[in-house]
Amino acid sequence: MVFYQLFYYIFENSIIVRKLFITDNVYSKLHVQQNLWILLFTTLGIWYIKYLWSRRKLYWYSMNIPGPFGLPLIGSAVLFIGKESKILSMLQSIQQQFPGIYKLWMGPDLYFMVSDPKYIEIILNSPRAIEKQFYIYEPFAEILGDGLLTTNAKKWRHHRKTITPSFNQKILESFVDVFADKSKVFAEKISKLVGKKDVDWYILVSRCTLDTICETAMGINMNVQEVNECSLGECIEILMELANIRVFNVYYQNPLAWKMSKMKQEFDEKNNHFQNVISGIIRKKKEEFNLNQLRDLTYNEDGIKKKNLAFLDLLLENSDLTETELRAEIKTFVGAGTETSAASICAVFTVLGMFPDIQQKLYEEMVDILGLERDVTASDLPKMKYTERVIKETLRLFPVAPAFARTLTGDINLGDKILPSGCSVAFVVAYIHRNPEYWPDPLKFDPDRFLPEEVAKRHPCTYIPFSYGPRNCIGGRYAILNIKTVLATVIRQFKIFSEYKSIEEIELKLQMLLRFKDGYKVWLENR
Ligand code: HEM
Repeated sequence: MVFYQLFYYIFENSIIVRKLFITDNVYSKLHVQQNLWILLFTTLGIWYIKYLWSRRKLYWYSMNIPGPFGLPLIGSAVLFIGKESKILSMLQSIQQQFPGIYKLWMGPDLYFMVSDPKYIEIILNSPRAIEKQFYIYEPFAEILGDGLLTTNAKKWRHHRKTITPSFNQKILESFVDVFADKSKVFAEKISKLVGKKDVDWYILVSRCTLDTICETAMGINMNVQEVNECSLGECIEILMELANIRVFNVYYQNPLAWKMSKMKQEFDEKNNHFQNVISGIIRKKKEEFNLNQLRDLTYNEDGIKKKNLAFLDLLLENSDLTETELRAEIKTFVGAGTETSAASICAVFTVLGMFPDIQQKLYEEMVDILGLERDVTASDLPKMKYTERVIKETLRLFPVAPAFARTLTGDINLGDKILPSGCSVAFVVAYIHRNPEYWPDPLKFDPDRFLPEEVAKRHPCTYIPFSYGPRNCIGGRYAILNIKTVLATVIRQFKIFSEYKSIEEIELKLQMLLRFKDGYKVWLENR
């Protein structure tokens, strides 16, 4: 209100000057110019004061929370410019200076970087911390659509409620046959690579996880492990890589620079292909569903299930999602499930290769449960206790989703401080999982940290590979079952080796997914 009154006052003044201009030409011309400048600066000044005032809570509440040096306007972004490849180590060293929580101004955006588990629990359980951080997730939203991972809080609540029943234990167990079939194809593929050291494990494993997720999400056997040219797999890899560039490269964060780059063309091309593949499958499934063929296929005349239902079938049957919403959710499962599971499996292979005694123990557990030949079934998986501890310890040291962020839609009271509405809160999982305060000798690979009695001693938020609270990973249990099945199939046929000798040696690259900077350095021998 004040702003408009002032603006009106200045405008009125300039009319007076215009009147002067009619009476005394030269004198008035000067005055008109002067007044226009005053008008401009006053307007800008008022706009700026109004802007600062609207953000007063951000400044006020952040005053008591420490943080690194920042320049006016760009804030602490100056610390990261040109050091994109060292973001993780930079964040770790800042976190060591300011344990628990610190603030980071990135241009006009205020971030709180949180590592204290008691704060993490309060924040991630809060309904005010459901909204995602726009700048980080936007490039991924362009690929995955408005699905669970990227959508706004309002839509998310409805979708999560609708989709959660499709991830119940019974349904996940019904997928184990698919996990086992795809793992056998994978084992067959890698049997030709015994002894070879220059293998791109990530590509091979991600083809296996893509095959698995396509069949469990859409009920389609894409057979991507068998075809030499996997356009869908390549497409997803390139899209994720380009999205990472947009998030982490300061230059391409500028939408104009991105739009003018060649990468944008490639992005659009691959994105169209991804959309078309998924749309085609959904349309076909929907037609089948409308013709009631799906029920005929999946149930016999007594109504007994003949074939496992995929997530898409379940959503078609039980949800009110539109075709666009279904497409977004299926793309989200494929996008969020393929590379995360693949990177985790590659990391487990590496640690098994590095620690032969741990590999031997895991192998013995598998042979005890399954013998040497038998296929894995759903009832075998809960018995794999040691294997589960190995997977958990791997995800502690190599959390494939190494950081995530939320934007607060209301103030959150942490007890001794308040985080104001409008700020962003980020969690650098890779650091939290290596904090010596909660993880003694943090770089020691020790699966027994996950024995039930050890877990009971720790705060639950010292370990958050799948995030925490209502907006955690919906596919966490799916991922663990899948990884166990792959391990059961591979480890009984092959011995795994790695050139890495210690965890310290493994340099990490922080992107949306955590990568090993120099690859996995794994090779196999027959048992
Ligand atoms: C080891 C494998 C996996 C890891 C470490 C992992 C980790 C995570 C993390 C940390 C989040 C939260 C991200 C955020 O808040 O921004 C997340 C969200 C999500 N994940 Fe996973 N994930 C894995 C596998 C999967 C799989 C296999 C699926 C699908 C079958 C999946 C589907 C999703 C979805 C849909 C979300 C968004 C959930 C929501 O916002 O409600 N994830 N995941």
